[in-house]
Amino acid sequence: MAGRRVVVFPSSAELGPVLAHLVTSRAEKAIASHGRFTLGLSGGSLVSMLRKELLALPQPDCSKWVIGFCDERLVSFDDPESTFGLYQNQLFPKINIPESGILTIDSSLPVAECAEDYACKLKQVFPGEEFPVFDLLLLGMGPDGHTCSLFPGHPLLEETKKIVAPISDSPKPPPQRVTMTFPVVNAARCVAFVSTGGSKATVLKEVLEGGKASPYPAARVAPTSGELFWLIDDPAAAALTIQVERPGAGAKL
Ligand SMILES: O=C1O[C@H](COP(=O)(O)O)[C@@H](O)[C@H](O)[C@H]1O
Repeated sequence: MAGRRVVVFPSSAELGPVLAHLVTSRAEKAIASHGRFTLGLSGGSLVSMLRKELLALPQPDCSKWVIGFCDERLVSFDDPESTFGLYQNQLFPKINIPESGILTIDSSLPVAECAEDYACKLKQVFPGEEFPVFDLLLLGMGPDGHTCSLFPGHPLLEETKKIVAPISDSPKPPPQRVTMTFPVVNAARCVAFVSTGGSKATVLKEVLEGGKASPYPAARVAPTSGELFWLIDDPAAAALTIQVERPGAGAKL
């Protein structure tokens, strides 16, 4: 791992623009180095933050972006729980991401087949790679320490072969989902967690200060050779005692 950076902002108003710059700067770097930018998105609170911040920027050229989902809920795209549905309604058409560059699940399939089908789609986009290497994965963390749809104590945490796994007993609704596995998350060139709000403070302390013994899935994210950022706000950081970065206005990562 290139080293973990824990970066704290007074609120999401200061965090958001730095996140947007991280996305566009990693996009430019990836396109210059290998001709495309592969981005994995999470759902939850990240969706509205990305929409607000990316739409506030001068329009980025997204013609070489390829978007996947770190996890997705097995519901139809018009269901408010669908992560793709939310991004499609709020963001994608507004930044001209080509439809062919958005890798969606087939929500009509049973969950195990849906995961296999999604894994095949990823393999086609990352041919010859045992585990897809995304340029950037944006992750969230629930108040129980889950990330993607990898929940505390679940057998999926031990998955070492599959790149996408089905889950049909998610403790957070909806119960049926598909998720990237840790080997994919930890193969990425850059991973950025975005975690805001006081409801995350206790678990965030355990995740960031609990060491290797931490039972929380988010604590297992440690890219093999990629960068790892934790972008958090003051309420989420309230219980931390580790040294953190507190960038000034206009900071870039
Ligand atoms: O269910 C999910 O939750 C996590 C965390 O969401 P947040 O709203 O607490 O930020 C999210 O990262 C994941 O994609 C989603 O499916």
